[in-house]
Amino acid sequence: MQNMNLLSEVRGHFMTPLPRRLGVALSGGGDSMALLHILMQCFQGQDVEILAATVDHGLRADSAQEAQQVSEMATKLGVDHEVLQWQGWQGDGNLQDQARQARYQLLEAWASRNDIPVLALGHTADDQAETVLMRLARSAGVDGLSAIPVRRQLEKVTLLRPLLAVTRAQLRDYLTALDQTWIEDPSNHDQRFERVRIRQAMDLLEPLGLSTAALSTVAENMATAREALEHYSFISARDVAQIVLGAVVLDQSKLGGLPDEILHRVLTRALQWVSGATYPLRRRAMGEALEAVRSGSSLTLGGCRILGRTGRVWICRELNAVGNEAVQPGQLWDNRWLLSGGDPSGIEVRSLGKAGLLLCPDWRQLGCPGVVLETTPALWNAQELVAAPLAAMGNKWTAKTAKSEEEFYASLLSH
Ligand SMILES: Nc1ncnc2c1ncn2[C@@H]1O[C@H](COP(=O)(O)OP(=O)(O)OP(=O)(O)O)[C@@H](O)[C@H]1O
Repeated sequence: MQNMNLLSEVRGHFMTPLPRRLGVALSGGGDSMALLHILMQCFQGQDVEILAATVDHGLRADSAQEAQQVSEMATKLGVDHEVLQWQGWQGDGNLQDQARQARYQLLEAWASRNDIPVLALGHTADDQAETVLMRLARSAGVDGLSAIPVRRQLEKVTLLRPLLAVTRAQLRDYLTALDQTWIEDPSNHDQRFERVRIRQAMDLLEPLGLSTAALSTVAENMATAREALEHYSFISARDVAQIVLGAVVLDQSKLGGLPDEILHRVLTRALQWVSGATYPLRRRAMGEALEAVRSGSSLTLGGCRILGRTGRVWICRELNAVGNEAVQPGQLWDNRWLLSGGDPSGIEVRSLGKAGLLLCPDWRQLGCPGVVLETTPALWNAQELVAAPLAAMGNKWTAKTAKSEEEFYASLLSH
């Protein structure tokens, strides 16, 4: 790709009006250094201030010195730069994964602190192709194979990857022509990492037609297919699902016409909406969930219960998952319920439970299974039940979920 093409490829990812401030996640490696130079060239003389930040994970002896070096390179180019320190490693769990999550959190917080609406990252076509292969190795579906998205909307910041169609080699050539240097990360050659082994395997795959370009195109095709599936899942969810007393309720008579892939998506988001889990359940667990819903049987998984009842499938919280949760009124219970209205003195919010339900005389009039109501929040003064707003015993108290029904439907679309 000629320099001009490289610039127009990157420039094409920016819509008007241009952001007044643009952040660059600068690791100091060839990809993000090239990204910084290209963006500076693209927006030269325009009202776009470019700022950069580097996360120092503090995991290698020379990481602080390296971050300092990156800072100097940016400052030399006249770019305002900040080093963000990560100190959260506890010594257990998956280091790579935690470091990545922390990196994104630190960069997002930096961007929002500095009123930066768009944060550019230096992922390349090679990253994309490697990700597709790694996902293939995990038997991924459409979502997994759509790999790295060009754009992702976070709460206040848009993540943008304008180099996703550009190869690493093109960027190295570009920097070399400018006589600019970058820092080689030694872990790029560390055989312990799957990505490094996959990168090396690309040399064998390329002659078979499994090229970077072909694998990137697969990701693009899958992203298009994913969008279509999300669209129809959203429409289907509106038709077959509703929120009742904090549970997701599916109309069984309408499920027969839904393809597995669509029902799978609706069910995945329903379980996440009820449990508050960030990540969806694994495919195998979801397979069991799908079977339970189709057959109208019951199942406990992921902190939720799936209950088949005549004509309806209820997806509610599992009592064991909330049995020990106790908060003050005004605080979120189970990360999603807010109770208010009555006198809070001496009151604690806990689950209604089996014993509590027996003290609610009118719950049967609600047409909701007792098992669902047992998992809802109630107001207790020591062992005395004061109110159970979701089980027809309000006593001036009301309960509402922090996330609306609309947010459940919207969760079927990626942003
Ligand atoms: N330490 C860092 N500080 C700032 N930005 C970074 C850092 N590491 C990576 N990045 C940004 O992320 C881009 C991709 O780098 P890399 O592939 O190592 O990241 P990754 O987090 O593993 O990617 P992902 O998890 O999104 O696939 C870099 O080009 C750069 O923009």
